[in-house]
Amino acid sequence: MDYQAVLEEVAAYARPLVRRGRVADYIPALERVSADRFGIAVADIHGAVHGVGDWEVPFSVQSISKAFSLALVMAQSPGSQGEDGIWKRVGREPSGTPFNSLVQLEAENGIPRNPFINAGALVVTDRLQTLTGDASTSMLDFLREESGNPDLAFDPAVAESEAGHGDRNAALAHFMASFGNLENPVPSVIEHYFWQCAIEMSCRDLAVAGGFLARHGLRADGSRLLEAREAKRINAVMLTCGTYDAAGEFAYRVGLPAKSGVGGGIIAVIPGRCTLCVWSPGLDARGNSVAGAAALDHFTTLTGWSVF
Ligand SMILES: NC(=O)CC[C@H](N)C(=O)O
Repeated sequence: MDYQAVLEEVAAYARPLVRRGRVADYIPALERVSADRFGIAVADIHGAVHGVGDWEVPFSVQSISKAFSLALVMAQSPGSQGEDGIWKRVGREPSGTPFNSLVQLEAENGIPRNPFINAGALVVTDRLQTLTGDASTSMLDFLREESGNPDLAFDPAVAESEAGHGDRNAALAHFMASFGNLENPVPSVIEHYFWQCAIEMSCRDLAVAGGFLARHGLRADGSRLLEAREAKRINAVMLTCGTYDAAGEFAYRVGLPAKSGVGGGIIAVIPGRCTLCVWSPGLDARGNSVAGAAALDHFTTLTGWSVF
């Protein structure tokens, strides 16, 4: 496979769509990013990386961090008991509602539908906080190691901007706490959640760091992070829930496990082969990158490499 040639063709297809979406503005610091950006990278399971466009430009990972926090919690809770532990507190069904919706939580007794909507990620972050004592720094350390980029960092301006406009996430966290579904104080859970979302990474960094999902749980150094069945399960939840209330449409178009973020990034996994990351900040109404989704759609069409 000539990855470089495929990526060039994908970029030529998707680039005209960059201005179709809207850059997220509900977190003011995200609005400063130019809508014209487009990058895509692919990292194969042996560590070779290819990219085109703005693939080495760092951006705010936002909800892509939710895939990594789930992986870290599962890695630190080995065996079925550990899995049962987190899965007692968060479901694994698509929500069919926006990523920051409150409506299901009351009817479902403070148990979020899945780990990839904000409520679910707050529960996972709470668990990671208990397990590690520092949910945001432990994630940053892990991402530095897996990406091989020791310079990865938080963007404090984004974290502060989120905290300053974080009433919705605070409401979700307080509501779940009222059902006894948080172990740590709400202010600490939401703070660590905001800092996780405010990590800056490039398409290259994210494609490489997400390699363990394509390697059935093996880390970049060959050691085991997750059992193969745990990696399978994270990929399955990414497929059904990773792009929020557009997950059905995304599976229909792209046919890959994926996790998006409102910074405009999307990671996608082809198990046994490679991990992709695409970035373009213009979002559709559901919070997914317009050009990014089109690029992944075209990639699987050109290569025939979907999971279906
Ligand atoms: N979908 C997203 O990327 C949302 C993440 C964002 N930090 C929020 O909490 O709203």
